[in-house]
Amino acid sequence: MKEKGLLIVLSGPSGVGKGTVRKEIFSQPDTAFEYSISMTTRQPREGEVDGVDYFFKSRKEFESLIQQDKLLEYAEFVGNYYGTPVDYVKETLESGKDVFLEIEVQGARQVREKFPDGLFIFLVPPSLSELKNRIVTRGTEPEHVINNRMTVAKEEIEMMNLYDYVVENDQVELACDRINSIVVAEHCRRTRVEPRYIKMLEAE
Ligand SMILES: Nc1nc2c(ncn2[C@@H]2O[C@H](COP(=O)(O)OP(=O)(O)O)[C@@H](O)[C@H]2O)c(=O)[nH]1
Ligand SMILES: Nc1ncnc2c1ncn2[C@@H]1O[C@H](COP(=O)(O)OP(=O)(O)O)[C@@H](O)[C@H]1O
Repeated sequence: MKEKGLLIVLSGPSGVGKGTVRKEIFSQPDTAFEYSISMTTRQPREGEVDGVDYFFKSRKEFESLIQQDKLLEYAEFVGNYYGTPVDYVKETLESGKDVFLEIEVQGARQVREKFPDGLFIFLVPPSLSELKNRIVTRGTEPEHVINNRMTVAKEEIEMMNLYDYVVENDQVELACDRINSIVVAEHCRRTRVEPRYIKMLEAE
């Protein structure tokens, strides 16, 4: 019987670099896990594409998905809903592939209840001032939203002990290497063969 995939959850305060690190990991040819695209009621930022960055929904549509039990978890974060489509995650894990979620802490807690075997990683900034600097430099949010996100960030960082691993994002490449190493180690710990190795065997 095929082994189920590993559910990998990455959280961290707004502006720490989750999206940057995730995009870098998924641009590496060796990456064998699948990214679960979230649903959100937030307005798309410039350059964001529906179905690529998020599935952008109205509040009414999102609430209907909640009613229909279509979300593995969901949370309200600084005035908008965010949630993970349940079918995609379950089907992909069943097919033996690892799934990568990038979600905030309230959602991660719900996932932990449903998937206690998941791998939970928390990304931290080198300092709070550097966090603020990154979110300001990104330039995607007005000042009052940045201030709200900074308040939430402090609360989120206090939750990092609920995670299996805390990874510092000082440099993007180093943070990616750390995350990849943790995933490989987790596969070895569970005495599961790394997806990279299976791919190689299948290719021969
Ligand atoms: N609970 C939950 N949080 C999510 C989901 N998708 C994204 N988030 C989190 O929602 C927060 C806000 O996301 P976003 O508005 O894109 O801002 P950014 O992470 O600062 O770029 C971040 O912490 C995301 O990781 C999801 O499906 N569920
Ligand atoms: N290691 C890093 N060093 C310096 N800047 C970074 C680093 N990682 C990300 N950034 C920058 O910080 C800002 C926030 O990153 P982003 O990936 O959008 O964060 P998040 O998804 O956690 O909100 C972006 O402008 C990004 O280019």
